[in-house]
Amino acid sequence: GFLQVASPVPQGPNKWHEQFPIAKGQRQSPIDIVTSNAKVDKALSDNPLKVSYSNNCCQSVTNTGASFQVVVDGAGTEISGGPLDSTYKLVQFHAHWGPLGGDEGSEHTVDGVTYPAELHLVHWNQKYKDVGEAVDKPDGLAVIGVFFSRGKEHAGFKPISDLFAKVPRKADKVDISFNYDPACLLPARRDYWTYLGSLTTPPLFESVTWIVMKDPVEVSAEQLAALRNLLWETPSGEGQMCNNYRPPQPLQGRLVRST
Ligand SMILES: NS(=O)(=O)NCC1=CS(=O)(=O)c2ccccc21
Ligand SMILES: [Zn+2]
Repeated sequence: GFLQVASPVPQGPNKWHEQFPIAKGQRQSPIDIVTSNAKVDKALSDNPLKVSYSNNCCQSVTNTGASFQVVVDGAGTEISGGPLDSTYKLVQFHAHWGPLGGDEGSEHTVDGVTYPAELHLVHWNQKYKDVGEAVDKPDGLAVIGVFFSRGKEHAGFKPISDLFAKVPRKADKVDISFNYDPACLLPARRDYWTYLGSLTTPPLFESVTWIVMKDPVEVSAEQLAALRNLLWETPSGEGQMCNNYRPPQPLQGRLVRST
């Protein structure tokens, strides 16, 4: 048979369907949120999204080779209400971003507008025994997306963005020794759009109830630049991690609800 040369560099989003056919599925993420088509659903405000994070839940920051990831011990770190029919526990948060100084980088877009980065707070449904069981179930995950805009420094993000220089290579990991409450990364105004979608990275499971906050949070140009202290494999060897975002996917007739 032909020599199968394993490609050391992961293939980009437009090749994922070859190994993950669900990439062309009916509830893929991210999407472009067309605000005029979003439907205000009173039920979302009647049962407000409840975010109760503890401030000692963050254990470590690691370089996954595709993003930074803050690993969380979900004890006492739960969300419920809004579009969710049960309690979900925070397991990790990470982000996606673009090129240095650019304005693309978010995964979701709003009326075609991109942001320089997007934070994802990943939670799993407590009806399952662990995140591994939840990850491929239609109601398995809930991910809160927060847009980052370029502006003044985000004091709450600084303790995390200062750690990126300590985890330059894949599998590098540093412990978080200080108390940290991830809720500080949420915008003050808690309005959001919500729709049924998927993981935006392989294996692209269609298991995510997306909760995309309407308001961005401001981070400084230096904090966005700190994301590039993370390195990854590129076709020409090791380079700055950037453009680790999947572009918007077909809506396939899905409804986007709004608070
Ligand atoms: N951008 S995203 O948030 O859609 N991706 C998340 C993700 C990618 S994953 O397959 O590592 C995984 C395992 C368990 C829970 C979440 C994930
Ligand atoms: Zn993500």
